[in-house]
Amino acid sequence: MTGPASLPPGKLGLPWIGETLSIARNNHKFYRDHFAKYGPVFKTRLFGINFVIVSGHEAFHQFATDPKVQRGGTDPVSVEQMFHNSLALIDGPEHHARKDVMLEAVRTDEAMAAYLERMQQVWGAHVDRWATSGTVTVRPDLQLASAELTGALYTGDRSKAHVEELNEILAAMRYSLQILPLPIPGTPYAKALKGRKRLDVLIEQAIQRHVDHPEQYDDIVSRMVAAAPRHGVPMEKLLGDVRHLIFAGQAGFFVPFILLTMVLGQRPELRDRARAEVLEVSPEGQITLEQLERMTFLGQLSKEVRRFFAMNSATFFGKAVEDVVIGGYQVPKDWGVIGAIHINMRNPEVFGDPATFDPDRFTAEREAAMAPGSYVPHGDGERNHHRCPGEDMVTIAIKMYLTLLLRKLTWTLPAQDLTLTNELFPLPASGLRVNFAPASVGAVS
Ligand code: HEM
Repeated sequence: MTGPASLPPGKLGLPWIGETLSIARNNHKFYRDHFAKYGPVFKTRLFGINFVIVSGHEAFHQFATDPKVQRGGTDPVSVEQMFHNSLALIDGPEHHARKDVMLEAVRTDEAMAAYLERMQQVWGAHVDRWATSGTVTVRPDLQLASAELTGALYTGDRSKAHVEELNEILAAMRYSLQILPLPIPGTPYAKALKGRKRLDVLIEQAIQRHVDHPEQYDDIVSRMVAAAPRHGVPMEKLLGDVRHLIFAGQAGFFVPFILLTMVLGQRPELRDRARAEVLEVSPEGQITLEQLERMTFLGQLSKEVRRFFAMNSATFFGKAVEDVVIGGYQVPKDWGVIGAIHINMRNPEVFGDPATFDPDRFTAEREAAMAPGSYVPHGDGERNHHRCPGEDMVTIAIKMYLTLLLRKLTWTLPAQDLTLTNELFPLPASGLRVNFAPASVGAVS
């Protein structure tokens, strides 16, 4: 006979502070080290709250789908302040209605088709410039390009000054999630908070422009403004959700773009396969959704980059609203619960040979055989629950970027420091310097 489940291994540490300093010092290392020491499910104490951190496909899937785990009340102050009034921090009917509004704007084929031309224009202009630039440090360019897309798809302001302001605010907000939230004037945290408030003003103005002149816009905000009344969502609730989309929609593009440019620079055989697909399906002209759909190898690359690299170490934080057993361990009522994304996808029991970058893990047959809770870069569960709404848009964006790049360019990586940084979304320390050259038609490396 088995007794009641016990608490998972791990240590709570000192009262209140627990292991807060350790996770603040290096978020990704914290998860990796704890996984190595305690296994896929462990306990800790962060910011005064006891947490159970779960990975392993069954446990992760349960975390994302069990109604005994709800959002709200366990997030760190920095997350509450940067994601103030975002649907990521709430649950229940209001969350689902607001999520339905969002999904109409970022997940239907009709919406995606409407955005493709602008995506191609923005990223294509940077790629065209690289063709004659010799060595380029791609990070600042791709960061700026993704901020430009924010102007094109959300605020409707594509001026240089607006795009540069957005770029700066979003960088400060990302950094604020890595540091202790001390709003002392002059500190990076205070700058980020000020930036978030300024971003709210810019978004309020943009929403008002969309409400006043709906005929002038065909973008994410116009779709949300149109959908909100149908789902019973008051207009003022859109602000936090548009902010979240803008925040995620910048790094959500430039981070996988940089990492794939690096990997394909290191692995010419993968680049040749990708280029062959691009030249067969979409050698020139406006890229269509139908073409992107047919690019299966690019799709595999887009999935493996999100598994292999640490983009998100964890989900937003949940809370057990009743006692619950997850992964065979007790989670007491009122403890926090976190889904540990990256270690889940680096667990050899979930993905064999996890430290090898292998896009063929994602052939249709192999992907269909994956158990729920295995591939979770965007979280798990129902689309109108907390699973990331940007999942398909990221696939489309990566395929679009690679198509633009592979149609025209080949590249090598000069000697540089490619160590991944300690950032929220780790990237090569050098910013990724790339020697670009025009690809001759039909050529492979
Ligand atoms: C590589 C790109 C991206 C990754 C890896 C990613 C990953 C994630 C993860 C792990 C979550 C949290 C899930 C949870 O708490 O259970 C999330 C939530 C979210 N993401 Fe993404 N994301 C990406 C890009 C995007 C993009 C491009 C957008 C916007 C178009 C977006 C919008 C959001 C929103 C609004 C949420 C909150 C959803 C909710 O709580 O209901 N993400 N994302």
